Amino acid sequence: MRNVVVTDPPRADPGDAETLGGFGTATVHEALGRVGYLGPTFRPAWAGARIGGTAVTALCWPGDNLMIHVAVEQCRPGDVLVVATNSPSTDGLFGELFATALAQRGVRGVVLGSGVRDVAELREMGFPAWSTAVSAQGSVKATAGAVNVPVVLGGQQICPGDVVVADDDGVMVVPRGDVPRALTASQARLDKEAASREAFQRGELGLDRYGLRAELPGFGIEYVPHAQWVAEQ
Ligand SMILES: O=C([O-])CC(=O)C(=O)O
Ligand SMILES: [Mg+2]
Repeated sequence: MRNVVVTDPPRADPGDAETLGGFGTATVHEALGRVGYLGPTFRPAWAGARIGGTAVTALCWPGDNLMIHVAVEQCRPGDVLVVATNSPSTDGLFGELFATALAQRGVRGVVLGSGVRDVAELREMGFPAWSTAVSAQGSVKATAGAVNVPVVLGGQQICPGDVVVADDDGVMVVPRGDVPRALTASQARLDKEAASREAFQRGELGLDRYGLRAELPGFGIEYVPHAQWVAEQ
């Protein structure tokens, strides 16, 4: 691994990132073709946060948050700090002091493939954080790593400047080049869902709305009256 700090990478537009954040992870993930989701192990430290921002990445050694300190300086308004470790770790690399420093720089949140701590304080200050663990386990600042290199979290590659969308459903990444398509496809999906919501409120069934009823025979699904079902047992 090269110990490098890449400065000022090109970023997606922070306004576009905010718009995607507003759409939410499920919508954007579906709209792009069910890609980019980091999986269900990435959970929010507190419920209710919803963000979209541009990635600044930090690659740390397990139990060592030196490179988070280095990464903070590279963050600017509209960013989301994304922290990976180069082998699995649940240690609480990040807490309210880091959050204070990032909030001061206009950073919208943090995503860690390891642990956070100070959860009560993070909730109280309203700083959004997603991680694969909550752990009081402390860290050292002893080993060099990298900032703003591509990292992999939850099987997804996240490059600096990509858009990270996160909410109560988890975290997803939108590659920078896919942002225009994500915006258009997500809005189209929301419009479609709004029409479906209205139909379901009127009592229409998904079976009819989505043309599924006509397909049921093809699945070999039979409708059997209860009395017949009982008699056949
Ligand atoms: O300082 C640390 O190692 C992590 C932490 O608890 C904080 O940021 O408040
Ligand atoms: Mg702390």
